[in-house]
Amino acid sequence: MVRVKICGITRPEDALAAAQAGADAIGLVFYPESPRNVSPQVAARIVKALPPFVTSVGLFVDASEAEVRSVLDEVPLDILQFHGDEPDAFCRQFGLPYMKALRVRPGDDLDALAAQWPGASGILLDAYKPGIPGGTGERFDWSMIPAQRSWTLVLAGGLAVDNVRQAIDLAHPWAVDVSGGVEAGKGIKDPLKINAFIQEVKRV
Ligand SMILES: O=C(O)c1ccccc1NCC(=O)[C@H](O)[C@H](O)COP(=O)(O)O
Repeated sequence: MVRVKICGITRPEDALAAAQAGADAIGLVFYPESPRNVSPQVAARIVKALPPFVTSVGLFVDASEAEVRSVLDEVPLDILQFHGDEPDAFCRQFGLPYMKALRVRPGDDLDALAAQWPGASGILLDAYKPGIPGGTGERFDWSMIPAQRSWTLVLAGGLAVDNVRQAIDLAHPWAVDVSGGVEAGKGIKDPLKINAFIQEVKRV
């Protein structure tokens, strides 16, 4: 069964809609330049609204150690997700599982890249767009993903109800991650789109 993470949640009601539709995880963006950025106070309210067994993931982009720790002081996150140039040693120091997001460019050797984060519990592959570290709504060339992998793939980037089945058939990820594909507007999720997306994933 392929897991689903609904990313870029900014409102408790969207987190609940994701959980009720069967999401395994939600993502909270702690990156002030993102339209989906949430304060630690809002994030804490969102996590509190979640029923049990739905994982809360915190996203950071080259935040300092102190910034990550100050979020962790307020928000009971289960997993961290790093979208910048954070090395493995930085990502591991918080005592939580982490995922490293890699933005895929033509010609990348994805096995070699993934090997640079041996402490990661998952490698999230996303599209590369200059100057935008994530949530671009764009996809990359899924045929670049190695069929045999020693790392755990979380597939992201431009996924939506009309392409997620093809993506899963091709890449066989552990999980898929979607943000823009289930939105009514930036940071505002559409419960019908969330439901349709998760139904499609679970149908595969
Ligand atoms: O969503 C953002 O604005 C964002 C900003 C900075 C780093 C990461 C960000 N989002 C990450 C995600 O939402 C997903 O992991 C992924 O990029 C998929 O997004 P989408 O292509 O919109 O489905």
